[in-house]
This record gives sequence, structure tokens and C-alpha cells, in this order.
Amino acid sequence: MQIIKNESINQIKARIRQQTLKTVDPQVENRVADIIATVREKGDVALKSYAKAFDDVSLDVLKVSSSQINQAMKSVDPEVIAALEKAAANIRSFHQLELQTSFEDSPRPGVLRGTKVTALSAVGIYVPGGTAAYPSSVLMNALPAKIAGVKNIIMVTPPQKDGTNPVVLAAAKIAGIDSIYQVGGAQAIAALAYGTESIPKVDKITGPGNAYVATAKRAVYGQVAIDMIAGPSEIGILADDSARPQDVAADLLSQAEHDVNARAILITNSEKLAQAVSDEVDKQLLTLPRVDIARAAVDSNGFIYLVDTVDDMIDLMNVVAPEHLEIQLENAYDYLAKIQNAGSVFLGKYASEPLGDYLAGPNHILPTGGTARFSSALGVWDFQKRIQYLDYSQAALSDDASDVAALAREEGLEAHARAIEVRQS
Ligand SMILES: NC(=O)c1ccc[n+]([C@@H]2O[C@H](COP(=O)([O-])OP(=O)(O)OC[C@H]3O[C@@H](n4cnc5c(N)ncnc54)[C@H](O)[C@@H]3O)[C@@H](O)[C@H]2O)c1
Ligand SMILES: N[C@H](CO)Cc1c[nH]c[nH+]1
Ligand SMILES: [Zn+2]
Repeated sequence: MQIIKNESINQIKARIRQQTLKTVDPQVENRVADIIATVREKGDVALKSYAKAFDDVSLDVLKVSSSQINQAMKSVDPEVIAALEKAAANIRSFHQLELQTSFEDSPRPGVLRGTKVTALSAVGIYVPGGTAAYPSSVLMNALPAKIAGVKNIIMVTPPQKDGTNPVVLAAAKIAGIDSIYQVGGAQAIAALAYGTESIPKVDKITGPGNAYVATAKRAVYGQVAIDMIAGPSEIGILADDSARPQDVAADLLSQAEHDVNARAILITNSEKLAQAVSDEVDKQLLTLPRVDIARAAVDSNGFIYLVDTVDDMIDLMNVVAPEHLEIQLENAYDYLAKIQNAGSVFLGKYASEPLGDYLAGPNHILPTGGTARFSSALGVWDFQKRIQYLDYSQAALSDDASDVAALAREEGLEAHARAIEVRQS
């Protein structure tokens, strides 16, 4: 990892902003625009042809049958099923707390105001599956949608040579999802946004994916809703001399191994830790099965920033706005109040990031590329919407009529004023 030292805070901020811009690639944008246009024009034919081109899989049918799902459930190691069940229970209990409920008030006699919360009707959940299968992303996507009460959940995941990964199908079964299509990448997002002969069009698309998936979600926004830009994984770590280099390096690599475009950033006030972590990363890399992916990520997006104070460290990390933020400082909880921008925060030396990826309960579908400045973790709220309503009595309308009419005429909107006044006669 590159160690950046002897630079001013402003110089480092400029560097970080420059690196964040790199997460939007114009070449990927053009490729994705082309894929979306082709899926809109050719539907299932385009999906099957992209499955062959990008995933090297020839498909007759896109939908996974219920017998395949049931068979998968039986074929998976019971220990893995038990771990999935435990994760599902934790994710459910955490997300249950996010459920928004309807409310109403009556500010005075004759006036009733309210907000009715409903579930979205149809959502598409993207489960990544290019370089690895992600059963955990099935649970993270589907369980909040279920808690919200979404009736129609369509899951898409890239096709695999030997059929969809059985653990992914088992996770779908545990989450209660039975509408699963073998389609990935930008073409899957296009199919969910516009519909094809096999795949129904949805109201919102959620879920993580690589740069093609994230760029496609950005491109179809407006035609459908999206949850956020949840692209290649990122980790930012704030650590001082009290942290163990081997822990910090292991956690940096845990996200680097996701994608060649993953980002791994350490900000520290300790030169000793900076050097030790850099050495540890080089050492631990060599023993990872996904060494090529992790090395590419670390070489292009792995940085260690050395600054003077903990306040500077936090200030810079708020500019990075990482998907995951670990605080490996003494009394980590005390720093939480100063964190403005991060997808999810892991406090102290034992809250290692993969706990959140799999089991603890908070969601692992999180904003990347600096979008944690304005986006949040996937939650039940993403699958709910709100309808406001109003009820007035004749007397209450009379009380308010002249004020509404005055404001309407001030805006030059005479028909508005008359709609109120016609009820006075
Ligand atoms: N931010 C989050 O919340 C979060 C959570 C989990 C995973 N992730 C990220 O999800 C991603 C998973 O990536 P993945 O690649 O393994 O699976 P993926 O499902 O995201 O992407 C695979 C698909 O990408 C498309 N593709 C690949 N190369 C292409 C090319 N050259 N042109 C056009 N399309 C192409 C193919 O259709 C392929 O099926 C990683 O980046 C990981 O970091 C992010
Ligand atoms: N770290 C990923 C989010 O960036 C989530 C994940 C799934 N499996 C393992 N990790
Ligand atoms: Zn991960």
C-alpha cells in the first residue's frame, strides 16, 4: 500500500477527492448505456446473448425452477444452513426496529392530517455473482423487503456454468423468495427497470454489484427507484499505536479481495503502525486464494495516510466517506459522535468488518464511492413509501378559506382560489 506522508491536510483532501472521482468511469458508462438500450430493444434474446458473452453460460430459460430451489436446500451442508438461519434471525431482529408506521393528528376540530405507510408493490433485488457467489446478499436484500411487506420480490443473479449456486438458492428459500432469474450485470438492471418477456418490470431495484451494476442502477434511476450506489467494496480504518498491525491488515484485505476496484484506506497518526500495516498487507496477501484481485485493489486503491492528530484523521475520513469505517482507537465509541460520513461503523478492535458482512444484523448493502455523504445502509425504509392525507369539515374549510385564496392569488393562481371559494356558496 502506498504510504502518503508529509502532506498538508488540504493536499490529502484534494487527493482523496480525486480518487473518489475515479470511481465513475466514462468507458463503463458508455458500455452500460449500450447494454441498457439493447435489452430494451431485444428483451430476453439480449439477456441470453449477454449471458453467453459475459458469463460464458448458454441459457434456455432464465427462471430458476422451484424444484431447483428445493433440491439446493437439501444439498447444502447443514452447518452452512444453520449459519444462514442464525444470520437471518439477527438481520430480522435488527431490521424489525426500522419499520416505519402510519401516523395522524388533528391540530383542531374538523381537521385530520395523516401519513399512511405502505410497502412497495414490486422490487427487484440484485445478488452479485460474478467472481464470487453472495448468499449473504440474498438475506441482506430480501429480509428488509419482507419485513416491509413487499408482496412481489424478484431476485436476479448472474448465471453460473453449473447452475445457480446452491447456497444462494438456500438463502433465497430461507428468506422466502421464489422468483429467481439467472441474469447479472447491467443487463439484469435493465431487465428489472424496463421488463422483458420473462422478467417483470419493478418499482425499485436494490442491491450491490460491481461497477457495471452500480453504473446501470444510476442510469435507470427515474424509470425506477434505486436504493443507492452500492458498488465495489470499501474499507476505511482509523487506527493509532494501540492497534495490532495484523488485525488492521487483515481487515483492509477483507474488502480488497472483493474486487479489483475495491478501496482500502488506513488513516493513522503512527508512522510505526503505517509501515507495519504496509508490510503485513504484503505478507498476508500472498496467502489469499484471491491474491490477484486483492493485489490489484491494494495497488490501485490502497492508501495509508499519515497525519499528526486524531482530529485530522477523523476530518479526512469524513471526506473519504467510506462504505465501512473501522475505528481501532482506544475508547472507539467516544469518536462515533464525530463521524459524519460512513455507510456503517465498526467500533473497537473486536468489531471486525466481516461480522457485519455476514452475521451481526446491520445491513451489508451500503453506499460506496463517497455517496455515504448522502446515502444510508439498505433498510426496511427502502421498501416502504408514505402517502399523506387530509380531511376537512365544512367549518374548518371556512376558517382557512380566505388565507388559502389570498396565497393563491399572490401566486397568480386564480383557479386555486376559486376551488376553495366555490365551497363557501
Ligand atoms: N457496496 C455494497 O454494499 C456491496 C456488497 C456486496 C458486494 N459488493 C460488491 O459487489 C461486487 C460483486 O462483483 P462481481 O463482479 O463478483 O459480481 P456482479 O454480479 O456484481 O457482476 C458480475 C456481472 O458483471 C458483468 N460484467 C463483468 N465484466 C463485464 C464487462 N467487461 N462488460 C460488461 N459487463 C460485465 C457480467 O454481466 C457479470 O455477470 C464487488 O464489487 C463487491 O465489492 C458491494
Ligand atoms: N463487504 C461486502 C459489502 O461491501 C459484503 C459482503 C458479502 N460477502 C462478504 N462481504
Ligand atoms: Zn465483504
